[in-house]
Amino acid sequence: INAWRKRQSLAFHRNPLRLRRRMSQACRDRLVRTPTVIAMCGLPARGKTYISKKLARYLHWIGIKTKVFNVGEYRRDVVKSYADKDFFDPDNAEAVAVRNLCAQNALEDMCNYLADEGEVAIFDATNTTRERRRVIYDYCAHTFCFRVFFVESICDSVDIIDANIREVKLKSPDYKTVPQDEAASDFLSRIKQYEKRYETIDDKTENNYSFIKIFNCGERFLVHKIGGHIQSRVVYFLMNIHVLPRTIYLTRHGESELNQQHRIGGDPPLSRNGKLYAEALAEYMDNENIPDLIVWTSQMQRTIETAAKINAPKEQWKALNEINAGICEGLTYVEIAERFPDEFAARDQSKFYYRYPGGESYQDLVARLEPVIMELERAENVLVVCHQAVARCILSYFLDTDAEDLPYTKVPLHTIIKLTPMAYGCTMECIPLPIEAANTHRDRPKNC
Ligand SMILES: O=c1[nH]cnc2c1c(-c1ccc(Br)cc1)cn2-c1ccccc1
Ligand SMILES: O=P(O)(O)OC[C@H]1O[C@](O)(CO)[C@@H](O)[C@@H]1O
Repeated sequence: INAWRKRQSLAFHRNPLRLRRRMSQACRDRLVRTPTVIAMCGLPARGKTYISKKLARYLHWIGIKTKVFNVGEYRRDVVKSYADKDFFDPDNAEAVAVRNLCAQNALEDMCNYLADEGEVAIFDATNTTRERRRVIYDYCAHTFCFRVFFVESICDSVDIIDANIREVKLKSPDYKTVPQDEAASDFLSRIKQYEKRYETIDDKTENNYSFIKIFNCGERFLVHKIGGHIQSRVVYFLMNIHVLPRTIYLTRHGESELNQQHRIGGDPPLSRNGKLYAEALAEYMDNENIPDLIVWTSQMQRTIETAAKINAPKEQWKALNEINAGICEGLTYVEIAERFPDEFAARDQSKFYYRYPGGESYQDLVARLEPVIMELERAENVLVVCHQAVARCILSYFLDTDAEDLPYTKVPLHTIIKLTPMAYGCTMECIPLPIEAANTHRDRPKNC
């Protein structure tokens, strides 16, 4: 980075006018982690918004400030009521002007976000012409010196496009007062309007760009000139997701003997009630009759014991072990407050970032759980039997919870959480089983 800084300062002094014009204030101030613009490309109903939202949720979860800018939402702000597909006719000069204005507004808001605080911005638009992509590249890379990474989704599977239109497009505000079949045909003709002018990213004439072309929901990829750490994480993530319908079950272990004593940590066995929960859980999962279910546990005996009776293959993950409370392991919260009052107060001040002496923070937990989340994205039907802090982190990935609120999420014992990925997010159903258990939840104190 020092060599880069030296080169920048040399170039700056050698030809201040040229560089000064190019290197906006944002760039000068942010010499370390250059912000990245991820610009989506592709015809309507190719999953651009799906990718944008999912990618933003993943980057936000690993701690990267990310925001999606959807041009369709800007257009709906300007054009209050959507007329019909003619609005997207490339020969409709007035509509073209409105659409370009909306795209420009979104582009400016996006670059201001990155200039102020953001690390990654996702530009969710069709960007289906070479000219449009050049405008984006010149504005973001030359004026703001941000990295630009194009993500094009190419899909000619009628079934998937049809599923996309049914699941998300017909629910869009554009069609809220239109009968479904009329909306579907209007949308299909909207796609045809775009097809007239569609220019796929051309790795000959646009070979200076960094981009990834995704074919048919990730069946095939073409990756070109990855630039930087963020882009390689994005490519890795996109190569691990899928749209196959499946269910993820999440539960804590049954009540343990230390839970009964309100003590944290340790590697205790299940209490009598905890054993009853293990049996009830096995029965519940049998009744769910899930094809090819696999069960993941931590390497602590309370989760292994909880899963033992379930009729499915088991896998143990050290990464699923409970947060390490360091010097506070085995204590009650009352004892911690008595013996380590400063530590206890500090934890409540910033529970996500606070690290126990000799132990971990929630931020450490998210980092050690990233491979579990990546494997969960690849997997199909999984039951994860884990712990209170671990479950909060996993749940926050699916529900896009902020770091501030994550450590206070309620995840009671003896409760099965059923997560079903839907169009742009996932639904959550909580099923408490009727077996007594200690309450291990500590609310955020009033004054924090
Ligand atoms: O390539 C598509 N073409 C049409 N639709 C699509 C996709 C993808 C998609 C794209 C890339 C990757 Br890596 C994974 C999935 C998701 N979807 C989608 C389907 C239904 C509802 C919402 C989104
Ligand atoms: O972050 P919190 O609210 O202290 O919860 C995490 C604690 O929950 C437990 O899993 C059960 O009390 C402990 O082992 C762990 O330290």
